[in-house]
Amino acid sequence: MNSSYYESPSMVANSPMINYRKDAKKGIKFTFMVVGESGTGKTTFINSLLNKKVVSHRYEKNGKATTDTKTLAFTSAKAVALPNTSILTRDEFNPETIHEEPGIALTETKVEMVDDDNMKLLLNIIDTPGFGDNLNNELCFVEIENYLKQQFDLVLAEETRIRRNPRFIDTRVHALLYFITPTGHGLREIDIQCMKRLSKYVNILPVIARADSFTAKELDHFKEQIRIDIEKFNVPVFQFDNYLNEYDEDEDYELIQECKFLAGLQPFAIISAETEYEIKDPKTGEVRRTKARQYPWGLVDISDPKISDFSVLKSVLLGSHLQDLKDLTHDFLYETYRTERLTKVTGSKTFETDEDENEFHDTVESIPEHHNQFSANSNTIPSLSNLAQLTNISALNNSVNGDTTSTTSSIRKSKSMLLDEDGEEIIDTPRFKDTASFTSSTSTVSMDLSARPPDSPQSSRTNNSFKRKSIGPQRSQLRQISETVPYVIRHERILERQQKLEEMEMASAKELAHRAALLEQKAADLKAKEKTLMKRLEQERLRKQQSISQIQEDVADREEGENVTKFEGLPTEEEAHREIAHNSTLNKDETITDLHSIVSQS
Ligand SMILES: Nc1nc2c(ncn2[C@@H]2O[C@H](COP(=O)(O)OP(=O)(O)OP(=O)(O)O)[C@@H](O)[C@H]2O)c(=O)[nH]1
Repeated sequence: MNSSYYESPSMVANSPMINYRKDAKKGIKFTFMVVGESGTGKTTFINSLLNKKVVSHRYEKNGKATTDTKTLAFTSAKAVALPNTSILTRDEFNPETIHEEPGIALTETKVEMVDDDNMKLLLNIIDTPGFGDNLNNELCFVEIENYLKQQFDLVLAEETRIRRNPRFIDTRVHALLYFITPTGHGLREIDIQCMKRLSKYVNILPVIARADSFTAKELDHFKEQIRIDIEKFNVPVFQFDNYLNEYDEDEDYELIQECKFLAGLQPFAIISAETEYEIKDPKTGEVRRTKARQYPWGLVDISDPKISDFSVLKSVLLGSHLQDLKDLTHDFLYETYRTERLTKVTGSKTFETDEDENEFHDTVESIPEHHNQFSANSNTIPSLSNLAQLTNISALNNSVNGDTTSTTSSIRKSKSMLLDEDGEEIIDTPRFKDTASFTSSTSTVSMDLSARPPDSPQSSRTNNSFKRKSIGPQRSQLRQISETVPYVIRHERILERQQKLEEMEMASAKELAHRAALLEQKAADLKAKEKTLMKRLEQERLRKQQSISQIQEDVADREEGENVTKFEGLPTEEEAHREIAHNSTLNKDETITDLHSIVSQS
């Protein structure tokens, strides 16, 4: 593993790369999602990353997590959460329901971190238990995709509202860590499908989980296989070296080296652990406490850059690239989504007169070639709706007015107009000096024209030039859009939800009907069984009765027969009496003779 950039774990910990924004008073909000099959080490990674037990393992019955985890959504193939089948309740073995598919849940854990400089980082972690556990994982893709889309829709609806909600909270996901199962054989279909589908809405960072399952050579080979698959199947993962041409070779030398190093390291191969051990440095003899995995043959230090990219990933995610991930989410992924969505909502033709359209196209055609870099560089080409064109023109105006940076750089130098609960900007001011603002002009155009502070020289310049070139004729249309879009989006969402509910209802009804039919069948079977039993009992009873009467008859017959024979051999009453009388009148001589004979014999 290449460790030239991150020479030692301590260097990583104190690296200048961990560069939280000093001007964020309320703390930096950052949302990331972990997706991967069960047992790939997502929970262990989260706990290692935050240095405390924030999430319990699924196999722990009474895990002592320090933070509450909220379930945002749960869906199963049957749409009916049966006892002990749901991914959330499946902790006891139940042979009757164990064959049911577990479905997928989306859970949210909020964690607050404070760095050495007292900077607050408000992390929102979305886990996806159940991913990959179903026979048909389409359900998982749809659920995650819908969630990501919904967060974009919420922002879009908020942006396009005339009166903004000062308490609005941006819940868009800025990064998705995709945990690749350590098979050693490159990406599988589920990995490719998932990453491709979700990359439209979130920055994807592929991660090789449980990297200690490989030898160094095997790991290199696995990484190479994954890179080949990413290229071959055109999987749009986050690119660390995408903007290298924007940097000054001399001035930004370190930054360029860092980006090149990270690009070469991807996909990150991580080892995670939750237990801390004391490890002695063999060279210096210094003892330090670190998270490690204890095996019978020794300790594996997860922050050792020679064997694990854990520290690098931590530093990228919570430090050096945190703002980039946020910017890219807003400026590129969200913008693309927004353009497509608005095109769908408003239709591609909103010009009132042909003159307006001609004027508009004249302006668009004059866009210099380098301006299209945005679409050329992107994986998803933004749709050229008139609204998108309007926004592009504003960026063009910036360049016309002296800003010679390319659109990509103006994207990176963007600033959001979204406000948080306290009226603060939701998207932090980027670390670059803000000159021309692609996004702010976009926001202004598509939404609320009065939202930009009137006294800002930057905004007035953009506004004026924009007005001069294109806004004038379309002002009423834009207002119409800003009035209509939130309602259309809300309406669409209601329809979507309604459809989903109807689908669930239908599935539930089907399932219930199926169960009712089964129960009815069982009841009918039982009744039939009861009937045959009763019949058999009756027959048995009859048979018994018959045999009893037969026996009785036999007994009676026998008794009768016996009586006849008895009486035949027996003397009559008179004879009996006579015999008794005879016996009682035995002669004395007879008795003596007898006694004599006995004595003579002896
Ligand atoms: N060898 C090795 N094992 C790991 C690593 N990370 C986690 N594990 C182990 O893998 C098992 C599963 O880890 P979890 O963190 O619960 O996996 P998960 O992806 O959250 O699983 P679900 O909650 O079921 O989705 C546990 O026994 C961990 O100790 C690693 O880097 N290397």
